[in-house]
Amino acid sequence: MAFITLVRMLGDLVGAHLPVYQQSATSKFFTGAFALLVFAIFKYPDRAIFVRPRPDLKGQAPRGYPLVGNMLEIIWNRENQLDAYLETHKRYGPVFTKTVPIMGRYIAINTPHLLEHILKNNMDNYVKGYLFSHHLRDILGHGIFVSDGAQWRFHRKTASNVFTTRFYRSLVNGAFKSGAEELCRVFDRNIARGTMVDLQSLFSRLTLDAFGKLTFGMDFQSLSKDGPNEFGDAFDFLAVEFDARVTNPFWFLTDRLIPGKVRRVQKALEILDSYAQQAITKRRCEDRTTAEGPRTRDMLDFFINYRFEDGTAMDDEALRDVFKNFMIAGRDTTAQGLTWMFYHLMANPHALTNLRKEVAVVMGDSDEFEYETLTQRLPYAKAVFYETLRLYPPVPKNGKVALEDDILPDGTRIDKGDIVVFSNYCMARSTDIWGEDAERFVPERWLVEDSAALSPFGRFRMESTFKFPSFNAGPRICLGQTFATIEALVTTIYVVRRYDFALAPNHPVPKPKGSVTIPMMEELKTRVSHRHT
Ligand code: HEM
Repeated sequence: MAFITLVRMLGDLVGAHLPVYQQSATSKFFTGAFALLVFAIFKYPDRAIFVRPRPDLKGQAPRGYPLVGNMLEIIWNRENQLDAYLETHKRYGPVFTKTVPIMGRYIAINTPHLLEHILKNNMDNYVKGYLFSHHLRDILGHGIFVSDGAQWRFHRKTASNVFTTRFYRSLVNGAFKSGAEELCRVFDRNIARGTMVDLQSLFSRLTLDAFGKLTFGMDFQSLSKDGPNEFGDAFDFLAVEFDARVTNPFWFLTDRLIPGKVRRVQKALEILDSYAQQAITKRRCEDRTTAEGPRTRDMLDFFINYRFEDGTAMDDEALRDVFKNFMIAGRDTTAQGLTWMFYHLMANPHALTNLRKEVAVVMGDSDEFEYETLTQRLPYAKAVFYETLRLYPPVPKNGKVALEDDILPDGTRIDKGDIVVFSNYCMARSTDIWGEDAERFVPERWLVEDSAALSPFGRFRMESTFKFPSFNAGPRICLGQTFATIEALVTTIYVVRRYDFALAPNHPVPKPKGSVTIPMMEELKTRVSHRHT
């Protein structure tokens, strides 16, 4: 109302100078709107509408346009967003700013000590807030990824019950090894047929099957079945959709302009919900006792049995949110970590030779995996995985909303409502952070000499999580870091002992696709063959 009154007043003001025959209500309205537009263009010449100027950040801001700020360039570069982000970072330094209508001001901070401030020292001031709830509420509901405060603490505490050393010990020779065996059967079938495989798709199926089984008791059998994978495809579609929303502030309007788009999103959500509901309904009437005694409690058990202070339990809708949030967390991330790792092993044969050598020295011929061996005695194998996650972090960018004004340790001012973003993909390529060889794949950077170590490659030295935030850092650090690490190592060790891998002839250097995670733009077409030692 106030806006229309303002437009009318401006119309009256400008219209007073027009001849009487031009002074109809409509023409006054349009004249007023035009005057308002001209005024707004002068008021917001280089930034998004309603965003306050920041002359103090002048040298750290790529050129913005009147009213829309940097929105067009962000949408334009969506498919290539990580490299575009990197370019901006190289040109304007580790701290830069952009503005976007509706979302407001973004401030990028790609340095470890600033990240420590946001993710740990003053974390209560930096929340997921509307940045996540506005875009993702219909997809992720009130799950861990979109919650803050008490709701986040509840999810975190309940889920933490699952991730115990006992649980990991049961996985290494259980679900993870049987997943690797199933993968070998797929390789054998393709070798027999003389066909190549897409490792990206196979790893997505592998991690979906393992994660479904271990956390919600669902057996997707997506690896053993050829053909489309309804659940996985719906998931992949929504992951790209998340990202489109984060980069396009008008998604709720543009989605309605693309024929069938809203329906497609709805359909994908229905698929996810129906799988989640099946798992919940089955579990509610299931007896945990099996022929071998009580089944180990999984994540769904912990959430179903949780009682709030008033004695009530979670309803099915809340449980479906848990399912979707954990599926997002556990499936794509590890699958993409494995995909980029195998690409690097094929592109760097010396790394594969070293990995095989280490496995032979530490494990001999044994196919029995031990949790301690995987986490402590195979530093080279772990270094290959972590170096991959450094260069191609499965969550390559992230952001938080400032609840109150703040000053960062380098003196940068943050205003209430600003969105503070960081990209570990960019941090990994910063020579200030990682040295001259920052952009190269060098597993050795994670290793230190240790004469007491079993491995010929010494000992693994973990970096500060603020320098290497691939698993996030601070109190919201990834809950599945160990789970992902041992799943990746069991899979890799099991298959590289048995097979050789070669990229398809003329395979392009893979590029990341625009998504919330970091899938490859194209398939990872690979020829697999039996290894003759
Ligand atoms: C290589 C594999 C993985 C990587 C790189 C990774 C990375 C991350 C990152 C960057 C976050 C922070 C996301 C945010 O701020 O919204 C996160 C959170 C989380 N991850 Fe992972 N993740 C991986 C695998 C897993 C797996 C396998 C699980 C479950 C078994 C898992 C469970 C979670 C959960 C529950 C959170 C939310 C933590 C919280 O907000 O307190 N992740 N992960």
